[in-house]
Amino acid sequence: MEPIIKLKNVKWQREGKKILDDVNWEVNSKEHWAILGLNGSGKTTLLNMINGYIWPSEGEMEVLGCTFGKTDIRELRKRIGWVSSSLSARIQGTTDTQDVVVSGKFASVGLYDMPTERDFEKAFALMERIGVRHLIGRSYETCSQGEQQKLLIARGLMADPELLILDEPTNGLDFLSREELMKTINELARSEKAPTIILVTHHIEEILPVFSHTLLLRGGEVYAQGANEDVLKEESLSDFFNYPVSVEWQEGRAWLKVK
Ligand SMILES: Nc1ncnc2c1ncn2[C@@H]1O[C@H](COP(=O)(O)OP(=O)(O)OP(=O)(O)O)[C@@H](O)[C@H]1O
Repeated sequence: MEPIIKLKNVKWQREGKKILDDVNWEVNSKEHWAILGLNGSGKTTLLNMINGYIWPSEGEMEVLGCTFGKTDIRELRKRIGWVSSSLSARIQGTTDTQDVVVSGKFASVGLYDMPTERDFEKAFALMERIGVRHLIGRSYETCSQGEQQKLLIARGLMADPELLILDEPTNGLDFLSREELMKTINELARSEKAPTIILVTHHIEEILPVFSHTLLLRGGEVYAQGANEDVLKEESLSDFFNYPVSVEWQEGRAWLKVK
């Protein structure tokens, strides 16, 4: 079976600086991955590349069986759902929640196309699945940040993506809302027809067991990648952060403490 994402010796340079350097990474079907890295480590650059907004300066890249350079990127993008804070910032606050969700079908931020009744039925079903059906009829700006994130995930699922990218979805959430959102993501990831999910996070404890693999990025390079139990280790994480940390495992989740 072909990999969902495959990067071979990928480099990206700007102003003489290597932003991504020699990245080799493979995500296979039925795997959900977390990406972890400090600010400026290249996470957003990598996501922009997967979505075809930027191209490798060197190296080879394949996403959902499409080889970059031989594929229509706009068609590929329709198969990828992307939830990020920059998307949230572009949504007009007065938009009704169901319109936010339905707009995911057209990959547009506002609603410019005419959705059908079936589109709305699908949006309502997704809102139910993600636990925000009670928000139908409300405007986006009146929803809490946690609710807004869930709406964006429902929006991201509207076009039945094969790959769903969640870029720091818990940003700005209090710890209870964060746990609730993580639970929702966990259920989604475990469901039978789940897309492959890539979760970008700054918080190791957000890597729930359903995210079986982690990619550690540092300074644009892959520091480590693989199964969580191999990657999220005290010694390697202390070296990764260049700071002594201890790791405690609880119910399949690694919790980090500074030593
Ligand atoms: N278009 C560009 N031109 C020059 N430098 C860039 C460009 N895009 C990104 N960079 C630089 O590349 C590095 C990686 O940026 P990137 O946004 O990918 O990091 P990140 O891991 O997503 O960080 P954060 O956690 O803060 O979101 C940063 O030093 C950034 O300034």
